[in-house]
Amino acid sequence: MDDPPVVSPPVSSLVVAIDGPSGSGKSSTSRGVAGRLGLRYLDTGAMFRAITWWMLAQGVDLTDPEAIAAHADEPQIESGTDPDNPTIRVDGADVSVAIRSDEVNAAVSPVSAVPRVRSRLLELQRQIIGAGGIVVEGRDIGSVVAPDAPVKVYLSADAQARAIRRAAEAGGDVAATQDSLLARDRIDSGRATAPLVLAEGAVHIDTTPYTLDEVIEQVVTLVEALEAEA
Ligand SMILES: Nc1ncnc2c1ncn2[C@@H]1O[C@H](COP(=O)(O)OP(=O)(O)O)[C@@H](O)[C@H]1O
Ligand SMILES: Nc1ccn([C@H]2C[C@H](O)[C@@H](COP(=O)(O)OP(=O)(O)O)O2)c(=O)n1
Repeated sequence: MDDPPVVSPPVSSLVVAIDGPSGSGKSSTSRGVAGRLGLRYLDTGAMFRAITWWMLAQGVDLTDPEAIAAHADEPQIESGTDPDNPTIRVDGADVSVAIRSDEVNAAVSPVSAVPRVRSRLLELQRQIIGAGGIVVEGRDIGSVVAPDAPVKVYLSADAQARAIRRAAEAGGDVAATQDSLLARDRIDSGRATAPLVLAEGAVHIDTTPYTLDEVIEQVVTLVEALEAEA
């Protein structure tokens, strides 16, 4: 008798796009949603931080967009997509701690505004997204990277709440943290290429009054509603 055909479990092609400003809860919500739904997870902010870290280490003049563009293709950037253990490597080195420094915080938005940096990382991001099965977070996921994503979420929170969350996580003064994230917000929302916007079709969740678990639940409910429709 012939062996029964091997049936592979269905691989979800779902893409969940999560955008929002710094400290709105993108990373923690995205990891939680990916874990609950068995999806992969991509932190695109970590990719921009990684390229910025490399440019700082190489002594590239970050006041000169042409110098940034000229070096944008050089570092090799690898993102691990396990939501329980997301990783980020530059030229083989683990930079997951180094990319969260004050120096990178201060330099990442100007570097991210350079179109050549964005087009380089866009290509990598689309390769990783591939056939889907992933929660992707950043600033331009629903608008540029994955505009056809069936679930798009825009997270926000009051600036003070965001600063309190960030200072509690990383240590440091709440007022200085708020100044730093508002400075980044201005550049990320004001740049010409792929600014942070509420993407067409995105559901806006103001996370200020909700716990992290409540926000994860709201996003999982959106995904389940979509699957029930299908
Ligand atoms: N809804 C929430 N309520 C309270 N704290 C939250 C909430 N969402 C996230 N946090 C916490 O706020 C901090 C910043 O969240 P994070 O997910 O890193 O934001 P982002 O990726 O948007 O910068 C983390 O310490 C996280 O645990
Ligand atoms: N898709 C993305 C993701 C991040 N960026 C840029 C702009 C952000 O200020 C930096 C860092 O992003 P990251 O998500 O790590 O920032 P936070 O953790 O929210 O503070 O990268 C971007 O331009 N486009």
